[in-house]
Amino acid sequence: MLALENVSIGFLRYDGLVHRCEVPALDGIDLTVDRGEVLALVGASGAGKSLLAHALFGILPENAVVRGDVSLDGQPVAAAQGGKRCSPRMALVPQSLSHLDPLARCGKQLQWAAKRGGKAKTATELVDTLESFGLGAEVMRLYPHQVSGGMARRLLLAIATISEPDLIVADEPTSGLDPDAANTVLCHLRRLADHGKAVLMITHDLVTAVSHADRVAILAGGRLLGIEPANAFSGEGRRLSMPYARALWLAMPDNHFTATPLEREAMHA
Ligand SMILES: Nc1ncnc2c1ncn2[C@@H]1O[C@H](COP(=O)(O)OP(=O)(O)OP(=O)(O)O)[C@@H](O)[C@H]1O
Repeated sequence: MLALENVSIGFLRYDGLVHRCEVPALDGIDLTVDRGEVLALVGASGAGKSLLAHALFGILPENAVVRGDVSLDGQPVAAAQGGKRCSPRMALVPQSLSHLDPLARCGKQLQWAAKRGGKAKTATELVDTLESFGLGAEVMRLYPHQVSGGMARRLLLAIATISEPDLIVADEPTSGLDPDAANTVLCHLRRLADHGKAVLMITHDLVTAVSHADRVAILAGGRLLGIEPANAFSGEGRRLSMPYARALWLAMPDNHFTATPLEREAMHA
């Protein structure tokens, strides 16, 4: 459904009074996310995960330069190529809670999101959506500053998914959630994929990625190192094709930090 071909992102910076240079941030990313799958994009902080998500929705800063092709079912994604309008077929769950409007009640923001996506909802349907993310009906009347960080994150998920988009890009969707709430959110994203949606889940947490995704794409230093099937992250990781992926897997606390020096080297390469 979603296809990225040779996508690169750089930032223009002044390196003198007049002259500007481009500082590369992401380079040559090729990626597809298919209908019915959760693709996890995993990488350390600063790897470029959010940049990629923001590029798809055309919300990078003015000084960003995006190259390459982004398409949804073969049609170019205009927002990624500098167009103004974002397709209602795709929705972003942003990492930052500041994307909520501080002056509008949570229920209003949910209602607007449904309308923007062309799916007007009744009050009961809005409440049902909140409840599917473990939020009570009372949240409808609250302002964002009156809900906890974890509740705000679930509200962002409800806002992104209420109009039933075909592609959901969820940037660190479990950040700040307790294990039960995180599991509710991840199961919800999994269910959406199982019902034919495509989900690009961005996370720095390999365990989260492995437990709910079909494939895991690994981003490091602005490059996509490769994509592994999620079920290859098991045991000693012998089915993983990339040494970096194996090292990452063996370095997980539950795997007793068993990465060998060679594998540790691969992680830092
Ligand atoms: N406006 C900007 N100008 C210049 N460089 C930027 C800008 N925004 C981001 N970057 C650089 O792009 C890189 C990737 O940032 P990004 O926010 O995508 O990381 P991330 O992988 O999402 O990290 P995290 O998990 O911490 O959110 C960072 O090294 C950052 O310095």
